[in-house]
Amino acid sequence: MKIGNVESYLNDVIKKEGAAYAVLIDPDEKNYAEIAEKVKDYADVIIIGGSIGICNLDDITKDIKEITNLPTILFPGNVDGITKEADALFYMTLMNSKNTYWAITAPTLGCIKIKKEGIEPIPMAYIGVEPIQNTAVGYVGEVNVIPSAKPEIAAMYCLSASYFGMRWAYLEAGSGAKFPIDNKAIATAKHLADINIIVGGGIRNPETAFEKVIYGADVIVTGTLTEENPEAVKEMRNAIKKAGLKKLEKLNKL
Ligand SMILES: CC(C)=CCC/C(C)=C/CC/C(C)=C/CC/C(C)=C/COP(=O)(O)OP(=O)(O)O
Ligand SMILES: O=P(O)(O)OC[C@@H](O)CO
Ligand SMILES: [Mg+2]
Repeated sequence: MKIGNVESYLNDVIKKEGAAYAVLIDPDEKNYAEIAEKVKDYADVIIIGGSIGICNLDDITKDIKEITNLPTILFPGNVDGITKEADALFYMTLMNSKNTYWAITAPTLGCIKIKKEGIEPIPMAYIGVEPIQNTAVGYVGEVNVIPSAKPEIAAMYCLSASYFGMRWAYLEAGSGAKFPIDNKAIATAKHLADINIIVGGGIRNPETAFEKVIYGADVIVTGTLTEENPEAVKEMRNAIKKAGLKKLEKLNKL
């Protein structure tokens, strides 16, 4: 499947700056407009989605696009998480769900609408790692949790996803997770698989974001932090871009 505009844009950001910063906005958040306004100069892309309930997704996505003027990617928690107002959508399989609904049925039920509305699908493997079991997505998605002490299992899912032809893998600790994805899981995945790695869940300060990029994350996602303190976005961006450049310098020396 051809690479579309939003995916190319993300690839360019990663190529030039070493890493991209995605801010997750839950459409169920009452202050979504305020978050969008505060993050618009610092995020590279806005992702829109939630595990539970979706209200007015069309209008909210339209508003977020108008306020930020940034590319928007839907992050659907189910088949109702699709709107033509968005530029793109993570066409995702929750690879390690115990329920085939989340692994393949939900994306399949959504595929015709995505095509008809002309939304750009970005093929993505969604992989749930400890402590996702304590978060909404772990519960809703019936995740067969990968222990954080077994980073090689997360990396194997990334390699498997790349063999399936997917171009993106999202290592997810869960929104509001007590701790983020283990550095070793990121490094092992990056070493093993030719795939872009998105890391999210429990990233709450610039030091953590910096470290995740150095270990191999191509995209860092924050949701809870930017909901609670949207001003933090500036420092987060600085850390992500600083780590990105450091990573590029290291690669150029090899
Ligand atoms: C591609 C299509 C049409 C559907 C895919 C549907 C799949 C596979 C869903 C996976 C399971 C799932 C529930 C994912 C939700 C991911 C998401 C948007 C998480 C955002 O965080 P929340 O869990 O809403 O966080 P809060 O609890 O903080 O609100
Ligand atoms: O809310 P946080 O913990 O930043 O997690 C963001 C994202 O990974 C959730 O899908
Ligand atoms: Mg939510």
